[in-house]
Amino acid sequence: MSASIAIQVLPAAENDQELIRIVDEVIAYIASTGLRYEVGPFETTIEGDDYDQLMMIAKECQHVAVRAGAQKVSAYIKVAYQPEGEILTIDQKIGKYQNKKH
Ligand SMILES: Cc1ncc(C[n+]2csc(CCO)c2C)c(N)n1
Repeated sequence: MSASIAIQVLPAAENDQELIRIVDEVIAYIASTGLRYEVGPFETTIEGDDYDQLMMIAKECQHVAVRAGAQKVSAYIKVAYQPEGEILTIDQKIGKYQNKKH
């Protein structure tokens, strides 16, 4: 695995219900890419071996949010990229914490 990105899409929305609907559409788009992803309360992390594909997905997320009805959208994007070698994967980073809740 050579790259991962975390993307937090922040669409302008009238209310929480509208925000959830728009973010759900963005997450459905991310799911449709077939790449491994993990949804969190602030952002979704996606990993893959094609850095350019990941950046295109990050770009497309804004279009999806606007098509879903957002008049404007902001986003925070984080990148881990290691062209030679292996980044730490989602599972390596958080697998041990999953299903552990207070
Ligand atoms: C790309 C992306 N993934 C997750 C969130 C965080 N988030 C905000 S509202 C919500 C509920 C959706 O049903 C979630 C998970 C985000 N902002 N952008």
